[in-house]
Amino acid sequence: MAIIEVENLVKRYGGHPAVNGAGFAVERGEIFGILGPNGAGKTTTVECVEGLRTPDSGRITVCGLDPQHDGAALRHRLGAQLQHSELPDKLEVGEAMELYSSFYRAPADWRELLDVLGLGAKLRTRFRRLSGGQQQRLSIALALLGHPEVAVLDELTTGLDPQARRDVWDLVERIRDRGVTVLLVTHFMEEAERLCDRLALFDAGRVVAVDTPAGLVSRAGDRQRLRFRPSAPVDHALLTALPEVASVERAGNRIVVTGTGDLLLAVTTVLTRHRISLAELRVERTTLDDAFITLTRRHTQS
Ligand SMILES: Nc1ncnc2c1ncn2[C@@H]1O[C@H](COP(=O)(O)OP(=O)(O)OP(=O)(O)O)[C@@H](O)[C@H]1O
Repeated sequence: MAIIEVENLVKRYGGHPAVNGAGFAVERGEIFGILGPNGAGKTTTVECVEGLRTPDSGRITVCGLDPQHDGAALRHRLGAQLQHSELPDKLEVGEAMELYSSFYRAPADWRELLDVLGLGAKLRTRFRRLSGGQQQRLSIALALLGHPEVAVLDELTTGLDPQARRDVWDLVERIRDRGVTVLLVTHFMEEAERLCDRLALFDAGRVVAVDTPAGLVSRAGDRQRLRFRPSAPVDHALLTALPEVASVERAGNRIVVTGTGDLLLAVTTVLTRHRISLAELRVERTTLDDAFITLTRRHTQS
């Protein structure tokens, strides 16, 4: 059975629907991503899942509980990452862990948690003196204090440098390996691709696709793009006649060919036959970035 179920969720602000019929189901033990353009309704949806907002209609269950009516019970099963602004600058790391531990009946051993998160040496450091990555790790530690079954992480690595971002990703994988289901709101394609088992792609308050990162890429059409500098002028008709080729364009002294199937073999074979070689050849495949744009645009147009 799914650990989080969202069906037909609608949430309006002043008559305007921020979420307009969204639905998805998260299986126990997954890292499930919520991805979508700005204003697509991602944060509003997870705030409804956390019980922080009241939906106008629809049905949500988390660990079999209704976040609206079973809020007290849910607080012991779900851990939400705090936003930076919620922690006072002068609070020391140890004090923050002590304070938040007092909210739970049977909190985790916070010293051990800090060690695991690489913050063991920062007990007496004030929040504002921590680096961005350390602040982020502290907010994750606070989310895990109550031994949650589900951790909700929103904008996990915004503002972090590439190394700190990778460290936080490793951490999220370790959390999942301890059996915690992770619901992750993200803007970063690389993060979604690297971390998420499955993703719900949001657009304009709805879910336009739920799939693995690779599944989303293939739904968008597994296009390839070849870019090369030919050794002699190329008659475009030679290439457009190939069934693998969808389009041929010139970009300065280069040619850009898009298509499907065994595009590279088809193009090199026909050009070699005409004694044309390909220099500075680059092969690009559809990325999650492309899929994001194609799938959200397709939805907007339909
Ligand atoms: N408290 C609020 N009052 C009024 N409108 C709001 C409120 N919170 C969000 N909205 C609006 O609802 C829509 C969805 O916002 P939401 O923050 O859920 O989207 P998001 O997908 O998380 O966006 P982002 O990626 O920019 O964080 C937006 O148009 C936003 O302006």
